[in-house]
Amino acid sequence: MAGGLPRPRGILRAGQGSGAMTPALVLEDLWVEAGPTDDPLVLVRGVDLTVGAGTVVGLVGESGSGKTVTCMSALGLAGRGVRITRGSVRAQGTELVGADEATMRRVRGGVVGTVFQDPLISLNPLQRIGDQIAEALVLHRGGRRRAHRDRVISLLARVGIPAPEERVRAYPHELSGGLRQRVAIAMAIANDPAVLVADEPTTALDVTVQAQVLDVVRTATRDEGRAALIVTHDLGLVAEVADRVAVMYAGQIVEEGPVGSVFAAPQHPYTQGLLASRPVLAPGRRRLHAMPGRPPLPGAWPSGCAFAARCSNVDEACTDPPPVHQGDDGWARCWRPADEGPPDRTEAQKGAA
Ligand SMILES: Nc1ncnc2c1ncn2[C@@H]1O[C@H](COP(=O)(O)OP(=O)(O)OP(=O)(O)O)[C@@H](O)[C@H]1O
Repeated sequence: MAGGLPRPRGILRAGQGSGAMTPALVLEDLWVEAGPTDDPLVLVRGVDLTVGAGTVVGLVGESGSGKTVTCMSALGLAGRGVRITRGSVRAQGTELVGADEATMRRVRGGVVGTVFQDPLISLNPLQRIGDQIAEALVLHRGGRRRAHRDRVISLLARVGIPAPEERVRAYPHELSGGLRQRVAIAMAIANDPAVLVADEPTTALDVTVQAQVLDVVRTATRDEGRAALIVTHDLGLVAEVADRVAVMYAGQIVEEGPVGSVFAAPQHPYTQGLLASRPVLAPGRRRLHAMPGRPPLPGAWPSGCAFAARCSNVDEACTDPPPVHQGDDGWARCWRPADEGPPDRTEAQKGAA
């Protein structure tokens, strides 16, 4: 499916935080495909997302909804054959769609730091961790590796690596998973990027270590006033570190808004289902609500609302692409958002145009 879908208004305003600065990261009407160009598989369709300066946005959704493909293609890191076919990605005002490799290298690690689920993706197993962080500094700030030694040690200390003067000489395999992820975060923030993109930064870790690394993520983002886009399945992590949340389903963002209001009063039935299926340790609560059905795969998305087949609130309007229900500081892509009754279809379609 190509072409126009209803889009939220004022995406530059949403998530911009209090300052009137350039947003750290803006994805505007982003479409991503894979496979042969004459028979493409659409993976992401019309994603609009703004990460304001100093704002932390959590990107959530079930497995396969397109969270990773969205972030990786925005940063030019998606695999071969995955391509942006439409839209714009701006990091601190620099356009990345169609940018040359030199610009992408300057932006990645300079303006945007990245943290992946598996720290071994960003770390070279054959090089001491201190040298790797120093190299990231040399690449963006010049000078020799040795000249950055003090900063390397202070970065390791900042992410809570014990005895950083000694650990600086360690190889990645000599560290535990939690310490490796701390090193990956130190490397990602080495050049003081305006925005951090973290894909499931705590998922691969033991539960106790997850909490420690979450603290490091919180320090590197909220506490240091850095913007961040954090991809996660973990709604608890979003509640802990994010200011805003974007909910993704079948290659689209279906709801976006401040964490407090989205969690308290989700507008989209999918967001309601995700929140209801969250494990909560509460007295008397024994069973989890499981959302029926599974998300449709790329290539099998219906022309109307992709969530309709699983939605308990579905009606005949939902066979058409849903309009954007615009709130004061957020939006949902739904014919029947929680705040509204059944749609006046003519009015909604006018609003979607
Ligand atoms: N190179 C590719 N070619 C074809 N399909 C792909 C490619 N990369 C990803 N996909 C498909 O795109 C969809 C979205 O994948 P993605 O990894 O972005 O999902 P996700 O929401 O991040 O899921 P998870 O939470 O499991 O990481 C999936 O159906 C995946 O199989």
